[in-house]
Amino acid sequence: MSQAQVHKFINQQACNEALTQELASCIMQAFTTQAKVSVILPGGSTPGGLLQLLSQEDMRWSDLQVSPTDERWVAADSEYSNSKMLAQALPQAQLLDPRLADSAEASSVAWAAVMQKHLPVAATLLGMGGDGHIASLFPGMPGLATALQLCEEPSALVGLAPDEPEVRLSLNLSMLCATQWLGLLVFGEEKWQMLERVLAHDPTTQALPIYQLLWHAPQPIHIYWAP
Ligand SMILES: O=C1O[C@H](COP(=O)(O)O)[C@@H](O)[C@H](O)[C@H]1O
Repeated sequence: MSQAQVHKFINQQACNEALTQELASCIMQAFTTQAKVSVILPGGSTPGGLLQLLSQEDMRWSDLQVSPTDERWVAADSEYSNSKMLAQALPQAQLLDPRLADSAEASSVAWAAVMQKHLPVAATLLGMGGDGHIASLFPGMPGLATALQLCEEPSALVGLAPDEPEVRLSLNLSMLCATQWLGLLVFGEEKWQMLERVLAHDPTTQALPIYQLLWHAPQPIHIYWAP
C-alpha cells in the first residue's frame, strides 16, 4: 500500500512556504541531537522558489550539509549543474558535491562512500520529471532495476538520461529512502496526472522510478503539489 500523503496548494508560493516550514522543522529537530545535519535536495527547475525561501530561515547554516539527489556530468560552472544551483541558492550551507573524481564512474563510487557517512539524513526531497524519473533514475536506463532495489546497499551510480546532458550521477533508491523525512515536490497539471495514474496503479506506470518510490518507500512520502 502506498504511504503517500498528498499536500495540494492553490499556487506554488503557498506550496513553497509550507514546505519551507516543514523542512526547517525537520532540520531544527535533527539539530537537537546532532552537531551536524545533512539533507538531500533536488535539482532541476522546480525547487528554485523553495530554496529562496529556505535560505531566509534562521538556522545553523554552517553545520548544515546539503547534497543534491543527483548531478548532471557537466562542468562545475555549467548552468545544468545541480550542485551549482544548490550552492548559489544556499551559500551559507556546506555543499556535498558529487563531482569527486575525473570520471563519472569514479565519482559515483566516491560520492556513495561520502553519503553513507551521513545516513540517515534529516530530510530528503525529490523532484520528478514528466517521464516519471526521480533524481537521475530514468525509465529504461541501464542498471535501473538494481538502482531501484531497496534491498541494495545505499549507494550512488552513473545514470543515463534520454536527452543532454545524458551522463548523470544519482543516489540509488535505497540511499534516497535512508532519511527521517521523505518528500516529493511537483508542480503542474501534467505531472499531477502522472502522479494520479501512479497512485491508481495504472499498469503502464509500474516500471517507472516514481512508481517504485511511491509504492515501495518504507516510510510515508509527503507529496507537495501546486499547479
Ligand atoms: O533532470 C532532473 O530532473 C528532475 C526534475 O526536474 P524539473 O526541472 O522538472 O524540476 C530533478 O528532480 C532532478 O534533480 C534533475 O537532475
